[in-house]
Formats: sequence, C-alpha cells, structure tokens
Amino acid sequence: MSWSDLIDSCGLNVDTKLIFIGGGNMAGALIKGAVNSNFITKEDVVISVRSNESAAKWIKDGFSNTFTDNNEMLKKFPHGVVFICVKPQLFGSMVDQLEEGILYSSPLVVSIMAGLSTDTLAQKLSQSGYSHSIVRLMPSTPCLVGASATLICYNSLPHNDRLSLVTSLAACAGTCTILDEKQFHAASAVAACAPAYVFLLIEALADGGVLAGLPRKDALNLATQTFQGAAKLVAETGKHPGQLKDEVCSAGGSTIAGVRVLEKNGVRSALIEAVKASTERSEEMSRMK
Ligand SMILES: NC(=O)C1=CN([C@@H]2O[C@H](COP(=O)(O)OP(=O)(O)OC[C@H]3O[C@@H](n4cnc5c(N)ncnc54)[C@H](OP(=O)(O)O)[C@@H]3O)[C@@H](O)[C@H]2O)C=CC1
Ligand SMILES: O=C(O)[C@@H]1CCC=N1
Repeated sequence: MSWSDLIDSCGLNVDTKLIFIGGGNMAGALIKGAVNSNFITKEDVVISVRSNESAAKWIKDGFSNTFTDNNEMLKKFPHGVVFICVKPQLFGSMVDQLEEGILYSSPLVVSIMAGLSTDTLAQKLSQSGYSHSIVRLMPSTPCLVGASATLICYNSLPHNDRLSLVTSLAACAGTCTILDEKQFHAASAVAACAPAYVFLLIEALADGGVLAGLPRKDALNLATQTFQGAAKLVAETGKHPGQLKDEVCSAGGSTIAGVRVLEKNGVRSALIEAVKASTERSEEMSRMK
C-alpha cells in the first residue's frame, strides 16, 4: 500500500503530507528510501532544515516543499503527520520557537530522536497544542537501501489505525519491530547505533586485506560481500552463529589461527561493551531537559 492509499484508509484528508522537522543524514535516508521503494512520492513530503545550504540541496533533489522556518511550514501544512528529526539536544529549543498551538491539527507526531521518552515528548509538545499519541521510530541509515532494522514504540495506540502510517513507512525500509519503550535504549544500540560498528569492522577487515597485499578496492569489495554473505547465512539457515563459525574453522587450519587473534584481542568483549555504552548513553540522553 502506498502513503496515499493508507491516509485514505485512516480517514485522513487526501492531501495529508509527511512533514519532517530536520532533514539531515537520518531523515534523508528515510525519505529517499521510501521514495525509492515507491511508498511515497516527493510531493508527499514537506521538510524543514536550519540552513539555506541544506534547503537548497533538498530543492535541487526535487523536494519543492522545503522550508527554513518551522512556523511558516506548519501554517502552510497544518494537517500533516509530523516526524521530528532534529538532534535530541535541539528538541527543546526547536519546540520553544514554535507558535503556541501550531501542532493542534496534526493527526500524529512521530519522533526519531534517540533517548527522549514519549513522556518527555508529550509534555513538551503539549505547549504546541498536540495531545494525541506519540510514536517513536528508530530507523537506521540502511533505510536508504531498504535494509534497516527499524524499531517502533508508543505511549498509547494511535486511533483510527494511524500506527499503520508509521509501520508501513518502516516496513518499506526493511524490517519493523514494535516493542515496549523500556527496551528501546538497548534495542536502539543494537539496531540503530550498530551499523556504525559494522562499517568500522568492514573498513578494518579491508585494511587487513591491504596489509596482506590486496589492492584497496578489491579488499573493500571482498570485505563487504563477506559481511553480507555471513549475515545472510545466519538469517536464512537459522543456525547459531557459533555453529557457523565452527563450520569454517578447519582443525589446525588458517581460520582458527585468525579467530585466536580476535579472541586474544577481545573483539567479542569490545562489541558487548560497545552495546552497553550506547545503551547507557541513550539512557543518559533521556534525562536531558
Ligand atoms: N544518524 C543516524 O543513524 C540516526 C539518527 N537518529 C536520530 O535522528 C536525529 C537526526 O540525526 P541526524 O540526521 O544524524 O542529524 P543531522 O545533523 O544529520 O540532521 C539534523 C537536521 O536537523 C536540522 N535542524 C536543526 N535544527 C532545526 C530546527 N530548529 N528546525 C528544523 N530543522 C533543524 C538540520 O538542519 P541543517 O541541515 O540546516 O543543519 C539537519 O538537517 C537525531 O535525533 C538522532 O538521534 C535516529 C536513528 C539513527
Ligand atoms: O548516535 C546517535 O545518537 C544516533 C541514534 C542512533 C544512531 N545514531
């Protein structure tokens, strides 16, 4: 189903837009992924950014409804589903600059901001006249290629099947998992932060190939395909990754020699600690005012 079919089935006006406050890396991946998968068109999208430079880029990419003034945008499009995509640290000041009651007619507000809880969001957004459900969406940049493990939670179920607007957006960008907000910090670390860990691992694997004499381009292609292949094998066989690792390691062979070095250097522990640190930082951000 496309966005226009969905808004019709939710009883919303045919002109209901997706309004993005913030059009940076994450909103960009989400929007462009959804356009590429034909879930939305560029005309369905309205975006606000802070700088003229960013606005010019969006307009050049064919998103003509781009603004640098949130009040002007929300007055022109008062009935849109609003996605808040600014950095969490800027949320408070962004809302303080909105005119009182300006979100009164929005059918749904969705936050992609890390950390900030639905309670914090609901409390702050009430000054802008918003009093419906708050949905949190935690995508990752692989949205751009339809391969994000996106998370969703909410403080109360949006009425008239409006949650489907968000689950469908997530589903067109990969997988969509609805969970309890209590699990959101940990799940965000594994699903939304960890792509950065994996990019680092791919880069390091390629560096190893270069050290061993491969041309950089070949090393990077091989490392990328290796990660893709290994992830696909886990997903499609359902086998435990430990068993799949054992199936690669021949007795006295070359793989176990490399595995020994990974274990000696604490790669397992480093990943575990990284998830713990990202989870704790997200919890810390939730306490920001
Ligand atoms: N990056 C990621 O992988 C993920 C990020 N997130 C969340 O997404 C949010 C955005 O992150 P990310 O995209 O990486 O950050 P970016 O810095 O790339 O983007 C932030 C955007 O917000 C805009 N902006 C800043 N202030 C305002 C304002 N007052 N009104 C309108 N727009 C404004 C900026 O405009 P300008 O371009 O002009 O500076 C920019 O386009 C964060 O809350 C983050 O927690 C969630 C999941 C994954
Ligand atoms: O680093 C961050 O805070 C955001 C949230 C998840 C991914 N990037």
